[in-house]
Amino acid sequence: MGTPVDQEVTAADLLAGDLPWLEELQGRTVVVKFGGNAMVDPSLHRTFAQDVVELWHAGLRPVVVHGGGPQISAMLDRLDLEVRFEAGLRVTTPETMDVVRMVLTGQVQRELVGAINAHGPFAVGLSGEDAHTMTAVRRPAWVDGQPVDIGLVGDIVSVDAETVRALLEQGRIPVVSPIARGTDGEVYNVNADLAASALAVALGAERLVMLTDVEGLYADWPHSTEVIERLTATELDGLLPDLASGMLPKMEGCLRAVRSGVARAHVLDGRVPHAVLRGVFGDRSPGTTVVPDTVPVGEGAVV
Ligand SMILES: Nc1ncnc2c1ncn2[C@@H]1O[C@H](COP(=O)(O)OP(=O)(O)O)[C@@H](O)[C@H]1O
Ligand SMILES: CC(=O)N[C@@H](CCC(=O)OP(=O)(O)O)C(=O)O
Repeated sequence: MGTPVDQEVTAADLLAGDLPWLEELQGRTVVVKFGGNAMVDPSLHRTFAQDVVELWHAGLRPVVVHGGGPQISAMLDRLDLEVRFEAGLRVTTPETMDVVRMVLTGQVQRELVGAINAHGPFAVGLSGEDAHTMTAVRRPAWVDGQPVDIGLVGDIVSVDAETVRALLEQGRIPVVSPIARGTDGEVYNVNADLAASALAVALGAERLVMLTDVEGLYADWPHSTEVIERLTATELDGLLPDLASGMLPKMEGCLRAVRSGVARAHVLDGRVPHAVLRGVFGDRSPGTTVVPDTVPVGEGAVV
C-alpha cells in the first residue's frame, strides 16, 4: 500500500464531540514510538511532528522514542559493513555500534528534533545513555534452540526517568534514542519498541503508541491482512510465540506496558498522515489496541 493522500487533521477536528477524552487525557503522558519503516517518507516526518505538537497543545505530555533500523542498515551498506539480524535483532559488533550511535543520535534524532522545533522550541533530544536514563544488560538470543552471539544488544533492566520528567515539567517534548548504558559500562543497542515500552512504564504513561508500516497486528500474517482490533494482555500473551520477527518486539513491548500500568498500547499505521492524532483521540483507535486484562468500567471492558 502506498502512502494515502495527505489530509489536514487537527486535534480540534478529531475532538469534535469528544471532550470527555480530552479531559481524561489532560496532563497525561503519551509515549510515541516512531519506527524506521514508517519514517522513510519526509512528508510523514512533518505530519508526525505536527501531531506531536498538537498533542502538546491539547494538554497532553508527549514523549517520542524513535527507531531508525532502515537508516542504520543504509549507512552500514554505504560503509561496506555487514547488515545481519538474528531473532529480529541487529547483530551489533563494536564497529556496528559506532554506526548505530552515529545514525540514531546524530541523524534520525536530529531530524525529528528539527521537524518538531519547526513549530516552536519544544523538542530536546537525548540518548538513553544520558544521565543513566536507560540501563541494560547483554541480551541473550537463540535461533532454532541454539544460543547465538548477537553482540552489543541490550535488554533494559532499569530506567531512570528523572531527566525526561524534568523536560516534561519544563514544557518540552523529549525525543529519545534507543541506546542504553550497560551495567558493565558498555554501550548497548536496544530495540526501539522495547525502549519505548520501558520508558512508558517508568513514566507511568497513559498510552503507548507504536507507529509502524502495516495497519496493525494481522491475525494470520502473511496469509491475510485482517487486523486484530483489540486484544487483552492474556490474549496477546497467547499469540506471542507465533509472531514473526518485526512484530515480535512491538507486541512484546505492548504486553509489558499494559501489564505494568499503561492503560492502552496501540499499534498503528504510521504511513497514514496524522496517525498519532487518530490513535490517541476518539473512542476507537485504528490499528490494534492492547488493553490490560481488567479495564476500568466504562471503557468497554473485556474479561
Ligand atoms: N502478524 C503480523 N502482523 C503485521 N505485520 C507483521 C506480522 N508479523 C510480522 N510482521 C512484519 O512486521 C513488520 C513491522 O515490523 P518492523 O519492520 O520491525 O517495523 P518498524 O520498523 O516499524 O519497527 C511488518 O512490516 C511486517 O512485515
Ligand atoms: C537491537 C536492534 O535491533 N536495534 C535496532 C535499533 C533501531 C530500531 O529498533 O529501529 P526500528 O524501530 O526502526 O526497527 C537496530 O539496530 O535496528
